Amino acid sequence: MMFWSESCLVSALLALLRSVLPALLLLAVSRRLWALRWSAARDKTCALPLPEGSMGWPLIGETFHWLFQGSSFHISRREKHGNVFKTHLLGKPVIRVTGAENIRKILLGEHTLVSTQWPQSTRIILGPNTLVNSVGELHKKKRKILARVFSHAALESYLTRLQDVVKGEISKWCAEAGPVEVYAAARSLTFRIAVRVLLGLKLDEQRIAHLSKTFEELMNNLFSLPVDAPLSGLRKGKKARDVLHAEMEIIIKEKLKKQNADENCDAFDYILSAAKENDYNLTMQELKETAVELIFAAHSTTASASTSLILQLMRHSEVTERARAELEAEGLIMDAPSACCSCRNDTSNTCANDETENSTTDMTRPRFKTKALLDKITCPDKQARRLLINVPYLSLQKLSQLCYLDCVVKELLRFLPPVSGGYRTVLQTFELNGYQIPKGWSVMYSIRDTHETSAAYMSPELFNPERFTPDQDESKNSRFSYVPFGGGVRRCIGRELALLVLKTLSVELLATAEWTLATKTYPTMQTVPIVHPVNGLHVHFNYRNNASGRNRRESTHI
Ligand code: HEM
Repeated sequence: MMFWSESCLVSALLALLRSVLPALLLLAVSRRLWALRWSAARDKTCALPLPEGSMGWPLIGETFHWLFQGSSFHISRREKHGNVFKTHLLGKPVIRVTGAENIRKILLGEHTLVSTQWPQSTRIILGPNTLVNSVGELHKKKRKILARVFSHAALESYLTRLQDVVKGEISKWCAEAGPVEVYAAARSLTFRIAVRVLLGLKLDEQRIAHLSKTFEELMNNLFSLPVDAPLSGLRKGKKARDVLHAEMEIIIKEKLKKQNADENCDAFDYILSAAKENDYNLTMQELKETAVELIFAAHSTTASASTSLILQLMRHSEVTERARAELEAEGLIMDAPSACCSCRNDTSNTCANDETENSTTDMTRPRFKTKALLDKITCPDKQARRLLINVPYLSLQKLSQLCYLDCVVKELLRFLPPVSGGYRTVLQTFELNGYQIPKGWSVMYSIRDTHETSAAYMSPELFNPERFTPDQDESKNSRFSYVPFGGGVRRCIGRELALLVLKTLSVELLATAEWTLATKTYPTMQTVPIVHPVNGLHVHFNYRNNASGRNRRESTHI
């Protein structure tokens, strides 16, 4: 009986092997043929070999490994094959490049060796008139016009509005009874900044919510299969884009009617006046596409960095304390009596949505518009009440004096760069690190890996703002070892605005708020499509109580 069942098992296994073996053999042969197909695709006019690496499985390449392994996909391959390796992702042969010297050649080779390459769905949804989709002379011209939006004068003119939006959002976080999901809150903050500061719009909550939802729909479908069918990602993205364009058209028409040559208040004003000066006739389509492009480029990147900022400040209390000490030394933290702690948390009394009309750089101006509003505060100590709400307004000059904060923000963008790299198409075969990079292939330059592996940094795995102090700036001798904003002619045009947002948020948070992690452990970080904590990061915020050193949550527990 036993013998019979054993022989049954063996024959069943043999039968299984007989049926599976041909399939396995076929897979192995097809994988080998696929590898040979790509070896044969090398540029025969160049004697150099292709980089090391695997092209994965026929058609799908290593796409699934890449999607499921996240950042460890690149790390494991880099460790195995070196700083320049080949792979096959999303239907295209790709060469991934790490290291300051290697990425330098790519970033400086724009328009000659390589050309920027966004996925087809992104190009279709954003439109042909955007900066990211333009090349050569047109790109140069458009950059010149858009640069005006981020000039020193423009940034100075945005600062008061920007600070008001930041204050308003922080007061909502502090008023929240439970924990705040920081990544979602940061996305809301940066969307409001884009609408209020870049587009100059003062919208009611309902309209902001509608626009923000439509915009999220566009973002969610920006990287989808290029199939324009009902219910497809591309179709949904295009629909959201059309709704946003219709809204923008109304706003732009209003602006064009009112435009006063001497008055620049928002990005539209700066674009229109720069275009006029450069004899560039901007069409309505170009203006609409540019407005959506700016929100797209600013929104997720800055939200990612803002979330990482809160995470790092929370993890490194010594950095928080040092940054606070600098704010105190610069007169940006005003000590407030503890008696006012409760009324600070009462958002009905704060000007959470106070959109200051008469922009002013008066550093001592109270936070409330009118005396009537001020009188509504329930705090019995009128003098203390005035001190509490008297948070100073910032200026670019004041911010430039905050040297330690500058190091914190720089290190933040080195340690957790929001964008992990950029894609290019190779225009002509060139040499890199002893390998050929063949014409027609894609190249991805890596920001995160370059920061993590650069010899320029001592212990790059540590978060250490001091590595950027002016006398020991570790990146100063190796320009391309610090590239959170890319480099060359495609370098981030909104860099200065992004830094301004991060510094304003830092000052407001450090001066007015305290925070505690609402979960037992810190979340891990996800890198695709942009760096963010997997659970969004749950945090309790409270207003700071400078005099007693205790926050409201602690005092209510006593
Ligand atoms: C922390 C925030 C930000 C980060 C980390 C960031 C990062 C980057 C990077 C790495 C690139 C180059 C991509 C490539 O090489 O393909 C880029 C390009 C760009 N960024 Fe940013 N960015 C940020 C904020 C902003 C803001 C606030 C704006 C505008 C309001 C903006 C507008 C743009 C535009 C328009 C481009 C395309 C430039 C071109 O093609 O010439 N970015 N950004």
